[in-house]
Amino acid sequence: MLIISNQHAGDKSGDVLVRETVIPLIQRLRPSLHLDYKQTQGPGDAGDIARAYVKQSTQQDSKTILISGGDTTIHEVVNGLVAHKLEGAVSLILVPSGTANALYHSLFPPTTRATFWASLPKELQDAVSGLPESTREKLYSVLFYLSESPMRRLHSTRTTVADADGVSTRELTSCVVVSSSLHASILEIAEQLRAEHPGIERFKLAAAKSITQWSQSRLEIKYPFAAYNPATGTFITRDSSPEATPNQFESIDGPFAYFLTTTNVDRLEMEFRIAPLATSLPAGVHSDSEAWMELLMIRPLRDPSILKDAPWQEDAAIREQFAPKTVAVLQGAYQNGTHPNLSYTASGEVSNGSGESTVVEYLRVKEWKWTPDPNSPPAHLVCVDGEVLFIPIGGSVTVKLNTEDGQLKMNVAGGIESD
Ligand SMILES: Nc1ncnc2c1ncn2[C@@H]1O[C@H](COP(=O)(O)OP(=O)(O)OP(=O)(O)O)[C@@H](O)[C@H]1O
Repeated sequence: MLIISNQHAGDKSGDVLVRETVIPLIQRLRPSLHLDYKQTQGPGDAGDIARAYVKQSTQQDSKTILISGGDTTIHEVVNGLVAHKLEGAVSLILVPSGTANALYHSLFPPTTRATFWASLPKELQDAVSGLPESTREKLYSVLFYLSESPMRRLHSTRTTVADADGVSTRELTSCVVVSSSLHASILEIAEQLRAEHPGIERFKLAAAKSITQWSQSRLEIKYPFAAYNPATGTFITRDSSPEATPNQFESIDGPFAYFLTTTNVDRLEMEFRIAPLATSLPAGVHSDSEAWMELLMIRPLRDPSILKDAPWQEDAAIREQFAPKTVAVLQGAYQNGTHPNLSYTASGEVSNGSGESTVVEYLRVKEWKWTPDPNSPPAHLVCVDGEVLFIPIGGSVTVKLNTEDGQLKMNVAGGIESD
């Protein structure tokens, strides 16, 4: 087993946890297993370490990589392997040493932890029962692996950034989130706050700085996709365009106050459950053909109190007036994901009732394209699993769910259904 430890992730306590707790635990319970422990030396190193390990493994070797870090460290490992077509039959074990740890907390959400603990063999419970609760809750993926529970297939997406001539400038695989607009701005600003604020509070500080930014962009979503209807509590599939001439894509106009898609996760932090339907109304995550990206967007011009031709670019007061409605959605995510049901009253108040139009549009999609307006700087930011990219002026970004032959063929130790 390869152990990759990012000593720089989160509050920087992960490496001690790995050396003093994780390695002794695995050695005690699997004495014959060879452990190859490596610390990352800088950004991107996790991918190089993983690549060297898989390259020197034989086809018969079981390739297991324990990652101690956050989502960017996982992202680096996945992309380091994909870039050299080495990702086949690799299993990942996660130790959540990062700040947000979206994938880990989605695999082991707080509501399922008691059930998971109860399902563990007594030998494993005894092995960690002397540890503090705060340490034990970082060991669930390790315990999942040691209990030989069936691993979960990791779904993935392919992000391609293209310039004004349509030429690809960057390609990345992602397993957690691809976003633009507010979420990408938050990630960009939060990175600048890392030294001063090592914990998740830096995401809230960053949100306060960018909440009034809107992104002007054209979004195209490939058919078929599905849209959530809170009145019926179901997703309604749209197979083709309503126009007489069938289009492959539905075109959706901005501006956008929020735009994000997720894969494999229902939350981006332990308590920030932004895509709750991924687990409360699952599409069948265990079947490759049923994999979808969850797409959430807020388009402020759906608010009946904002005129369709409002001069929002010049008039900051319009965006400031709308900001509390975006905040209401983010608060809903912190309340176990109540926001998909928020809607506008006729006068534009946000309510929990069944108003005409929802504040968030919640879709399930397989492919989308985002073409920023050249005059909208925030629309040019794209966050791919925490890495922030810039779309060249006149360019676009396309994100496709990998299916069939394009599948990652990587597994992860975890996956308990949420409520
Ligand atoms: N030795 C190192 N020195 C400095 N930076 C490093 C080192 N090793 C890895 N990194 C970088 O640390 C950054 C943070 O890692 P990671 O994203 O895993 O943690 P995080 O940001 O705290 O958590 P999360 O992504 O879950 O919010 C990554 O950009 C990674 O490239």
